[in-house]
Amino acid sequence: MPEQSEPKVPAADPTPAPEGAGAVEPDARPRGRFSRRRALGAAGVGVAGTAVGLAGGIGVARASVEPPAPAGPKIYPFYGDHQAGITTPAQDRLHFAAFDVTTTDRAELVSLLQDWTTAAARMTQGEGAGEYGPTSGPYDAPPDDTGEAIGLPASGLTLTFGFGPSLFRESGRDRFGLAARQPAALKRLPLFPGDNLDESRSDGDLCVQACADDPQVAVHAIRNLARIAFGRAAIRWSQLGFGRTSSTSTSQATARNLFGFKDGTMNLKAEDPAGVDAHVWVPSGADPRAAWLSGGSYLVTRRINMTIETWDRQALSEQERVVGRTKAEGAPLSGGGEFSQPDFTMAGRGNEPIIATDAHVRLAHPDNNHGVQLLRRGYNFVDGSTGLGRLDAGLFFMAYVTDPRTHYIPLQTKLSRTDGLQEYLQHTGSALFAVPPGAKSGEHIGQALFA
Ligand SMILES: C=CC1=C(C)c2cc3[nH]c(cc4nc(cc5[nH]c(cc1n2)c(C)c5CCC(=O)O)C(CCC(=O)O)=C4C)c(C)c3C=C
Ligand SMILES: [Fe+2]
Repeated sequence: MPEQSEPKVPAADPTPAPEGAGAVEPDARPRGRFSRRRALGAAGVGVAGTAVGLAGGIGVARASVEPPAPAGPKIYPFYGDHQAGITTPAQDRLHFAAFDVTTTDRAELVSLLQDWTTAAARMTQGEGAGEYGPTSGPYDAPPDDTGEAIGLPASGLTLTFGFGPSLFRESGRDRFGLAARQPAALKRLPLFPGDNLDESRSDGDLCVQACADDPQVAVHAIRNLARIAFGRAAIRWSQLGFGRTSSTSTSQATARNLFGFKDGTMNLKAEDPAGVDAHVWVPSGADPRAAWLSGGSYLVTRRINMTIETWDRQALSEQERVVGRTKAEGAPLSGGGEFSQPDFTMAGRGNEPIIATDAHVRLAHPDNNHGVQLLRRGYNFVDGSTGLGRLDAGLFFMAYVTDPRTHYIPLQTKLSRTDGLQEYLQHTGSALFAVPPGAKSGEHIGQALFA
């Protein structure tokens, strides 16, 4: 069955009614359970109603643009053949976190994955991270949910988990008895020409991608998973993102990156299952050491700083030349509309190719890369500004691929050497993760790896 991408309307809240305090000691009394869904029973309708109203209000000005996704009660199933958050229509917000595993005990690592699975299954359905919720449970213990999502709907939250190469082997050491099951393709990404990587923004043993239409919901999810991990894993680095730079469904309008260009036009889309099968999922039998990964994928993350101030001083003609598309519509410079195929043979003034030989879309197009396609799922980021008054901003590039050795590494090698866009970019973070298939109810994420 393909990954479930159809959102569903929340079911009636099955949480039992609040328990009475009775004669229990004040410090130990189980307090009334607080359910995010129940809070929404009254408030959720209002939230959704407001969002629709807002979208309608600005509809005239944004006539040709998809209105912002309402942060309504959109819920994606957590369990399934593939993890949610890959072909799921890209939500508007991201909080991505990479973790270092701090325990040396394999059983504790497994228990962490069990606990994360339980909490993720709850939070993606609009429930609190734990069974009591933020304002219930023993009064003398920390709450099992941090509380900042009280009253907020699920907002299309998806949580997608991955394993980095260092989980399997670190400095040659088999940390958790997993080395024999490390996929051959799961190695640290090589250093590409022009990379200026910050180690403290790169790699990691585990990763969690939280995507939602409300930033507070995404941040709440990562915060609670980090809290649950205490003593077993700790955040190594994390990245916030906004304004998805890729559409992953034909139902979505193409968003813009911080260079002001439509980004994601030619992305792989969920409505192309043959393309997704060929380029995203790891087929069974792909790697005899890593049967546990079939139905999963590989996730490449690259924090790419964009020199916004330099870009903003370039003529429109130069900006379009470097990308190979028009800024207004996102159409190839060879003509047609946004979704027209570029004609790389068409000559322009002085018999020069109309789409320059170093234009980004020429170099990245599948026809010029042995048919290779990526499922891009990146986000814009602005992490404040530098001491020189420049924006610390760019694109947090994420791509899901069937094999990084055939799908990302050769393409990035080529782009880093010849892409005209490269002059305006600096890659500052890099990581690769193996993303296991989805869990079935009763299983934990990555269970087959530990079987
Ligand atoms: C290694 C892969 C890629 C990196 C890194 C990358 C960075 C990057 N891209 C843009 C802006 C655009 N990219 C566009 C298309 C496009 N980009 C890649 C790959 C990488 N981009 C591919 C495979 C494609 C599709 C090519 C095609 O099939 O024609 C576009 C055009 C619109 C679109 O199709 O998405 C833009 C614009 C930036 C700003 C950037 C780094 C910050
Ligand atoms: Fe690109």
